[in-house]
Amino acid sequence: MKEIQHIDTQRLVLASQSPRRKDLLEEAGVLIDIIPSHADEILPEGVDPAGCAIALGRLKARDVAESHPDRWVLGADTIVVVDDMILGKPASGDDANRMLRLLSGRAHQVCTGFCLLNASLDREICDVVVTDVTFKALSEAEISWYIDTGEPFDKAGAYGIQGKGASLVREIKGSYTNVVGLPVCEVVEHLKAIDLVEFR
Ligand SMILES: Cc1cn([C@H]2C[C@H](O)[C@@H](COP(=O)(O)OP(=O)(O)OP(=O)(O)O)O2)c(=O)[nH]c1=O
Repeated sequence: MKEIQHIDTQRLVLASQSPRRKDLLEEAGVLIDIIPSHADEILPEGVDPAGCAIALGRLKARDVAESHPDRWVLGADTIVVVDDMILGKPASGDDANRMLRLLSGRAHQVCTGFCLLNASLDREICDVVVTDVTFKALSEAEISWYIDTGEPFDKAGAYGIQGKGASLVREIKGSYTNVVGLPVCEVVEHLKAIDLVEFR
């Protein structure tokens, strides 16, 4: 059977508590150890949204690399951008309602910034992928129903395209896995470039 082979006997360290990132990498055949970052996610000032997503991904990777300097560490951050406004995770039901109203009936961008780093090799590779997502127009009843599912609360922009949130999405242009939390194609390309995995 054709599969991804790990050249290095070391597994990749995923600096994330996100079950989505774990599943996406494991489904792609990438072997990982999970060591979540506890760094405070503070948005840098004067940086565009794509740069913010990279900066937060780098922050998480660096935080975990401090205690695992000999490993390749992957940190990532997903944000939703509408009208140059960055939407992270909603703080409350009202906040989720505000975000979903903002997204209703129009297009927005989902940016996932990620950073692969190995401290002892002094190597750091950062990248960002942007996906355009268009929501259908949402009624107040649909927004309330969706908030009541509980899905919005641990997700940027207050929705999950991989769950019941799929029924809110009219169109997507670009990487689907990027919206779910990690652009698998681009991440695996970088893993190949650093000789951590290859296709055989
Ligand atoms: C837009 C969107 C986001 N998300 C999720 C992906 C991320 O887990 C989350 C954004 O929060 P992040 O801060 O990127 O990640 P996290 O806090 O879940 O995990 P960690 O910081 O430990 O890596 O939103 C979806 O699951 N589906 C979607 O459609």
